[in-house]
Amino acid sequence: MHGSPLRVALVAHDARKDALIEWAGGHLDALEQCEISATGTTGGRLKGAYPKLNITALKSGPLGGDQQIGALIAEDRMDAIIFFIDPLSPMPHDVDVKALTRLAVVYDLPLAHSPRAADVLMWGLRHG
Ligand SMILES: O=C(CO)COP(=O)(O)O
Repeated sequence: MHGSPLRVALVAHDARKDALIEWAGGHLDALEQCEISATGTTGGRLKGAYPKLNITALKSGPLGGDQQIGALIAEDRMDAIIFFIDPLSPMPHDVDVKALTRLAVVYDLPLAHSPRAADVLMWGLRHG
């Protein structure tokens, strides 16, 4: 871990929000050390469940929240993305989701789309 707090984005599609809340509950020690940015509804759920986390809730994903996180990536203000996508439903804002994940790859940020991948990501961030 480097000196300043890790900047982590937490995002989940509706069908995966419960999974993200559960996952976060298993990583509170690490997440309490992070500056978290989240899309609107995801951020509201996380704040309700874990009031001690430092969460900035942006706009809801379909209303531009994914693009706001993309902008943070482009400005080198993000260290990792945990984005539990719903792989079984079409999304009206699929292009925004794609743009966000594309930028994560462009900037070579760690990106996890599922709980076990997120476990590995957090372990890697904490242990360098
Ligand atoms: O749609 C999302 C990501 O694409 C998530 O947005 P919400 O957290 O506002 O539901």
